[in-house]
Amino acid sequence: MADLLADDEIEAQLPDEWDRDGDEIVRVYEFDDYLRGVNFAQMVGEIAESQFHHPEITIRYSEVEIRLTSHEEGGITDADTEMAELIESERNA
Ligand SMILES: C[C@H](O)[C@H](O)[C@H]1CNC2=NC(N)=NC(=O)C2=N1
Repeated sequence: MADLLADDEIEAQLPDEWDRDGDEIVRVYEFDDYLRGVNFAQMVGEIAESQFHHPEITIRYSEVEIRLTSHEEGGITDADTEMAELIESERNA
């Protein structure tokens, strides 16, 4: 089990464009085309499976919201911030 991050650690490790919302970290990605958002969600799902760490993914008409928390630990851990970094890397690839 990973350790819960302290507030200052979360702030330090949170990638740009991501926000903290209680026990979750969140980012909304905007898309011009619905199916591009769907494809992005698929890519996030593949990363989640590779990391065995699964976000909440909400697909809307022109945006996709990603929410991450560590359910077993009951808050935000390195697994969440590392997953956010991986998503950012893939998004910007
Ligand atoms: C049994 C438990 O669901 C698994 O160990 C994994 C699966 N994916 C997970 N994803 C997230 N976000 N948090 C978890 O605690 C978690 N646990």
